[in-house]
Amino acid sequence: MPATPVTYTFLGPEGTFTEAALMQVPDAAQATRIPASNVNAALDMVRDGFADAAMVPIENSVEGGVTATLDAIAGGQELRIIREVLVPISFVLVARSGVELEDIRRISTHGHAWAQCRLWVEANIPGAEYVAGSSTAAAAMGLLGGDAHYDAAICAPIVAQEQPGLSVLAENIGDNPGAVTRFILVSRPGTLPERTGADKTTVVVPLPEDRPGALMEILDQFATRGVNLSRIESRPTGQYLGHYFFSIDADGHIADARVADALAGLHRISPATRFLGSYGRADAQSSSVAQHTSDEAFRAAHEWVGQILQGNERGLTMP
Ligand SMILES: O=C(O)C(=O)Cc1ccccc1
Repeated sequence: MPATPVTYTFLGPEGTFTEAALMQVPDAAQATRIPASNVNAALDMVRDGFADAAMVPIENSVEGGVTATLDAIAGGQELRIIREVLVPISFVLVARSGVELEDIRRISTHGHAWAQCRLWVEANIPGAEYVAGSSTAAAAMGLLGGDAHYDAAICAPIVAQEQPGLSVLAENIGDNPGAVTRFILVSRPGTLPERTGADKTTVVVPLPEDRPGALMEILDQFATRGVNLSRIESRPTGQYLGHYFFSIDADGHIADARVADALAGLHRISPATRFLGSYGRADAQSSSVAQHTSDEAFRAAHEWVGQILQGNERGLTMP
């Protein structure tokens, strides 16, 4: 990615939570921003060179991983995560002006928004049917088209504020008031973001087949090097039943010796392991590092082995 990206794309249209995440990126307000209709379209714009970076949702504190994103970055032309952004989420229920709560039978929104408002809907609009939407804002804007096959949408408060044709029927309808969604900024492979000391590394590890204990071996690469994991999810590769990959977030940067060593171990176990990036943590919280897994401990250990091998070359070993 160029030092100053000129074009960003994001899961649109305007008014999505993903756009709110993009606006947290310092230069986004001045840059060209192109809404994409789904996560795959956004990532393909980056792969094909039509955008320098894409903002997409990856994980929610209530609903877990955004599978569309996990799957899209695990395969295809390689991409790199260069930044993460956290956005606190609050939902409103909107309808065309004049529509009342008791008129509502069908509600559209993004799948993750629906999952986070399910209890509120059950309690307040029992029996309401869900109509899948590509995003919260797309669902809300669809109400204004006239031919919507649903009566209301769940979206961010900003959408209703900017659309006079929509009225808010209920606010703060999320079942978990503290819900936070994590978004990632994805670019083509290039220079890695610098180590900050509070970093995260994301990898995709296909599970080797017919190898008892393979998952244990994968986890062991991190455990023995004192690398903490903050997310691990299994996803089917889609090739055939029972074939899975693991999507993993680990604390630290590939420039940290313990992380580099763990990744090298993963590559030995599963050579198709994909490195998806090392980038600064949004909360800037660094994790503690035990002395024996510090960069200095790795350097000293390599030097020790090196000295033994050098001595051997000079014929200094015992017969
Ligand atoms: O649809 C949106 O507005 C998005 O940005 C995706 C999403 C949906 C629900 C919670 C967080 C992100």
